[in-house]
Amino acid sequence: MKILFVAAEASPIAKVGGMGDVVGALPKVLKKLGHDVRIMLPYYGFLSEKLMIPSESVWQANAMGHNFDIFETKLPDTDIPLYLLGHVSFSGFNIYGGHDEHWRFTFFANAAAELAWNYWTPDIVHCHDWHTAMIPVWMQDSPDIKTIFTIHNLAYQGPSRHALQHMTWCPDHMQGDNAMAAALYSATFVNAVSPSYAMEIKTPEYGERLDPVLRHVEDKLKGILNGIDVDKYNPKTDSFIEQNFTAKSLDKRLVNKLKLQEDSGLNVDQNTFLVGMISRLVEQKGVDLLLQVMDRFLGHTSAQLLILGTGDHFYESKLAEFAARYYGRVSVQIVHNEAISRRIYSGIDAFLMPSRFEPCGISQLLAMRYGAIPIVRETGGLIDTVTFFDPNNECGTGYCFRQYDALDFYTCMIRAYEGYRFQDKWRKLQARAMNQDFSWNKSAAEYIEMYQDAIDGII
Ligand SMILES: Nc1ncnc2c1ncn2[C@@H]1O[C@H](COP(=O)(O)OP(=O)(O)O[C@H]2O[C@H](CO)[C@@H](O)[C@H](O)[C@H]2O)[C@@H](O)[C@H]1O
Repeated sequence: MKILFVAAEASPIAKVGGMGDVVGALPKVLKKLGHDVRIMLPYYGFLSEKLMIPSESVWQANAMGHNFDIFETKLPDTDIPLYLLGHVSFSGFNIYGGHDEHWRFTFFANAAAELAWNYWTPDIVHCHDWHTAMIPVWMQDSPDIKTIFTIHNLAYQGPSRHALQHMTWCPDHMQGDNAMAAALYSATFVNAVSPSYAMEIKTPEYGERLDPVLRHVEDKLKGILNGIDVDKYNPKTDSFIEQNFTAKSLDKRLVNKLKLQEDSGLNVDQNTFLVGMISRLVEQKGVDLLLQVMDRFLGHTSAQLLILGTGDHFYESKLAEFAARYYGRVSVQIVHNEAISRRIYSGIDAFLMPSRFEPCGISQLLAMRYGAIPIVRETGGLIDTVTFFDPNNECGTGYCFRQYDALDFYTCMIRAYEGYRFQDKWRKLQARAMNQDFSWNKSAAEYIEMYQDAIDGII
């Protein structure tokens, strides 16, 4: 099969969050299985520092009245062709934001459609989030090209229909009030990144006002769980971390904890329960719940908290205040840094993810892979990936709470804090979490089946 991935992010060259992980990992697995997979991204201003990109473009065309260039290179350490859309609107150093964001990505989607029609024609265009949402609308006029629209973040829906009509060409058959809604109607298949979230988004509570549309298209709506790149994220071989280890040599992991405490300005103490969070600091991730319980948790325990994230200024500054107040016990790093994130996963005891909603979540998978026990709210993909730890029957992989409520979260954190005192059981819990299979193998097979059904017209 010929598959074109179109997205705003792809790890390791352009990543803000989990969508980058998916677009950087899934194509590699599909390629190994024999498919011709290619990726298209905008040519961001920062990419020339991260990649070898030929100065000559391979193709030029026009979309929305603007000329653009296509540069071709490879996704690092792979054989996967990477097409970069060269246009001045993407020459900045940020992936998202800016006054022209809607225009910029609508232009990107338009250019991707031109590429699929006139330069490299795939069987499937696999579109990710609102930035690519108009592609399925336009591809309805090309019955030989099928489209998959993957929802990573339903909250951001792109430009309204009215704005789209001013910016670009909206065919008469276009349905929906904005770009995301239009993609849900037009794509051959739509998928959410976990089975539980695929169910939840059909309800008003989680549907971000698109639940009526999602119920309308439910026959073609699937839930396919994200995986992680288990070669890249492997505590046995990861060169970013201080000490490599496996589920069988968990003793060695302590070196990472002590080094992490030292590097983060925390009191160095192997017995202290060290809890971490690595996240975009936005409402989705439950940062407000954390802010509500921090004083109580730090007051009633001897635990330490380590937070790595960027996002809303309000959350950043509130967390920084805590770091100043609890010097030596709370460390907050407001940066986006892959190397630091891996050192944190490999050294913390437990990982916080009290999300308000969670389409799948990659972070809790990485945490488990590196032996950090997840403390999660039972929502979306967190339900599908973290199982309730039962110390009596020695099963389960993490600590879970259901209600989006500070007291429930606090109680769950205390349960983990108490659980940590029983080191034998904790070690077994860590080994169980590390031994879960979070590779892409199973989910890649599900994607291939969906692509094939799209081609065969089976819904
Ligand atoms: N400051 C920082 N420095 C370094 N790394 C950082 C970082 N902040 C976050 N990260 C990394 O970014 C990724 C976050 O991925 P998640 O899937 O957990 O959430 P996100 O909401 O971004 O993704 C959305 O898309 C994905 C993919 O489908 C869904 O899993 C998820 O539920 C959905 O919300 C992880 O790899 C994490 O380590």
